[in-house]
Amino acid sequence: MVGPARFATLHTCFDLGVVDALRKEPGLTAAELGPAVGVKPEALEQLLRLPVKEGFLAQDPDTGGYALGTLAEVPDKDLQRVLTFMGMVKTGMLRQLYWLADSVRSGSVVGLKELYGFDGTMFAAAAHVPEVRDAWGPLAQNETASVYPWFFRSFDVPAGARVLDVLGGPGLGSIMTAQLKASPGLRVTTFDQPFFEAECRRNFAAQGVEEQCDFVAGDALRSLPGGYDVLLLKHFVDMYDREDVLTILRNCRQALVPGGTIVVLAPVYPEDITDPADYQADFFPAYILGCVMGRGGLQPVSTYSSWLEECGFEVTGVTAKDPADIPPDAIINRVVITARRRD
Ligand SMILES: C[S@@+](CC[C@H](N)C(=O)[O-])C[C@H]1O[C@@H](n2cnc3c(N)ncnc32)[C@H](O)[C@@H]1O
Repeated sequence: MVGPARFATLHTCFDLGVVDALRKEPGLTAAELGPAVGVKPEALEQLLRLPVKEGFLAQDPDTGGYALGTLAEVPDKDLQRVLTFMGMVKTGMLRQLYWLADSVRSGSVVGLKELYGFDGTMFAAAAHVPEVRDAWGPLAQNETASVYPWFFRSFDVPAGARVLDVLGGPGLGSIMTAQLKASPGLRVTTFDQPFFEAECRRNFAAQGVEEQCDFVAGDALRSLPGGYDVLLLKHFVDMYDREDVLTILRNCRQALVPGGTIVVLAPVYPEDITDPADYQADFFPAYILGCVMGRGGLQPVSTYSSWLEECGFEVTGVTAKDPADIPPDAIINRVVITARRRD
């Protein structure tokens, strides 16, 4: 019950500039800090009860002055990462979730319609609505920076292979494949909707990989181009319901040469959903149904594996991130599943 109230209070302390002000000048009382951040001292005292209770801030019992508590120990890059996530939660989740029941009923993101008049997914909204793009873009960049290096270490691409990045958006997956898996004759294709083509080709040229990379437009639910050795499916199998995932996986099988490899990067539920240390069920149902897609959702590895088997693949590996490389604030738990096309 107290989650949203705690979130709003703590985020507001950052929003108002209280944390920055105390970092610059520790020991300020509410009477001094209030005018510095443009807030009535009495209201500020109320807001600061929670961060003092939690130890994020410390209050001197004699002077009443405030200083950073445990927040002083958080490295700036960790704090910025957490604040980026909190910014997305504030802008991209809290208000949309008012319509969660309507979104679940209708299978569409009703919050995006109500707030922005936008009929579509959050990914499409990010291309058209600046507020959505500004909230989600930096988060996506942070996530990509932390995930892609690990992802690309998790599988091999044979020399001279043909690689298809399925639903590859503006081309980053193809660019990184060309750069990190370089070999003579390697060719990488981004497959996505036609409106990504111009941006994608611009990105290839800017990174100097336009010779190795190409773009093909289409609808993955209908068919994919064929003749590939490796297919990358990054961050989207959780965006579809079962039947659509199976359709895409069958299309993927057709797109691969016999013995070819499919590499799936996805967040997953733990096999034991009651695991108290895992937060996927706390976050993703509301996020995906109410804020991003209005449909779809995560599955455990065992379900993705059985779907792959059902669609003509043999699962060859499942890689999880080393726990030592996962920051304590991380919610999302991803795996890489590799599978071979059975002939
Ligand atoms: C979640 S993003 C994919 C993320 C991307 N693979 C990555 O690693 O960052 C969804 C992408 O899927 C594309 N998309 C959604 N449905 C599609 C379909 N039926 N056919 C082709 N592309 C589709 C969207 O245009 C968007 O670029």
